[in-house]
Amino acid sequence: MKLTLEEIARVVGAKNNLTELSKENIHQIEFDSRLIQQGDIFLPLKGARDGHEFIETAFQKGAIATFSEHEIPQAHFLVEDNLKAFQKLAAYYLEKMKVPVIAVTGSNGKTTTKDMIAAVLAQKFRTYKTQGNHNNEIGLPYTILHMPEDTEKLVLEMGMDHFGDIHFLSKLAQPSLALITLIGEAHLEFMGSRERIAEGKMGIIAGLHGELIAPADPIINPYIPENQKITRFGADEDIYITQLVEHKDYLTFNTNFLEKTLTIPAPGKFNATNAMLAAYVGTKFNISEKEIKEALAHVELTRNRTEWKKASNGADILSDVYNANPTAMKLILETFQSIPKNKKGRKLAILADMLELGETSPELHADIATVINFEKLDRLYLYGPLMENLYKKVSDNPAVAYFDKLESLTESIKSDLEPNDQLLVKGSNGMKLSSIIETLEKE
Ligand SMILES: N#Cc1c(NC(=O)c2cc(S(=O)(=O)N3CCOCC3)c(Cl)cc2Cl)sc2c1CCN(Cc1ccc(O)cc1)C2
Repeated sequence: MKLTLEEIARVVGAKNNLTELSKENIHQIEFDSRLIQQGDIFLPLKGARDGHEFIETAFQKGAIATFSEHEIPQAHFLVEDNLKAFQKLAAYYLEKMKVPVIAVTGSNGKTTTKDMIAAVLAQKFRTYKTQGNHNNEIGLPYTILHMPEDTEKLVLEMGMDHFGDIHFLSKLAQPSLALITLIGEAHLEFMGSRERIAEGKMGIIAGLHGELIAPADPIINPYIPENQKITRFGADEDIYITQLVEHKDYLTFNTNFLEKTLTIPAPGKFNATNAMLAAYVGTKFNISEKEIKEALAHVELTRNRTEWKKASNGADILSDVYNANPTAMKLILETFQSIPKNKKGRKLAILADMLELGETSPELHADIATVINFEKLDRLYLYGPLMENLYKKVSDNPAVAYFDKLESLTESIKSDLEPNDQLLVKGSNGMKLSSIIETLEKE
């Protein structure tokens, strides 16, 4: 990436006197030490463990410097707060590279809409987009700092874990165009009320330099500034869908702003709306109807997003198949436990092995015990040889069961899950948990 050690030290205000700093460009900045390559900078973050514990490992893997909040023998940028320094560097880099940002937020569909917008823009521009669920205060700056040097358009997804997150991310990214896909159901976002969710998502205008594209939903109206350029979507609004025809695994639709019929390789009216938004963004960047149609017809959709799904018996399933690392597992478990239960419903969680965590893996699995709250969680299903380390710490609780086979786990959850329950499913892709979700979703 186009950043030198000397430049980084200056931008983040490193407090130590870094004498001989090379003016060579660094390779990348990583917070997961497993990803460190020769020439990288390590960013220790306070996740499930304090990242400072892994500085030595990072240098063994080729890191040439690290951020650090205290003096250490290795080459380091001494700063008050590693994450704040990282975020400041990302904002600087975005400004330096002068890459226009399209920002997307919303309760559902933001990942699909981000993917579709990127596919449309890629017809004309070198486009980079948020990978996986890197949409928060760590993931968004990570995305900015990982964009290829020749990027011409950057499509950033903005997630809201807590009220105010979107405002912060928008100030950091300074988008030239912003979209809100929809304002969801309060209880599944645990934001108190739909008004609160709307106010939080409207934080996206904090750093916005151009147009906002938002749903017709009047709940956002109190948060629209007088002079804000805004396009509303929905029936009889500024932009809308006409002639939607759903087929088994694709659909066609028209819009009030394009002549051609569009096709996307996925059913669901919500996907048509997401595609319409992407088509509209395409017209804002003078991409032809033909190119928009072509891009949407072959868009690759990110499967298995971290979103709520429904079991065939009506239970809510939160499947988070991203980032199988100790921090992500702790974060999603804390979030899941803090969401109010459905009326007359219970909270169940399936936690499976996190793979490739190195020699500290047994302790990292046992560590998850620190965030399990059996006053909130009614059932805990542990699956995989590494999760046996956690099982040994919590097995005296009758709510816990351990499984070493996917089949017996699937049978057990299938017979236990009740219509008003909420189920969390988290673990490495290699544990094939998606097969459990498919089983539960099947009629
Ligand atoms: N704690 C912790 C660890 C990791 N945490 C993270 O990568 C991490 C992930 C997340 S996240 O939740 O996955 N995420 C990041 C991107 O945006 C969306 C949210 C966050 Cl928010 C913060 C951190 Cl610090 S990665 C990792 C550990 C601890 C063990 N590490 C491997 C290792 C094992 C043994 C060694 O000797 C050295 C390294 C890998």
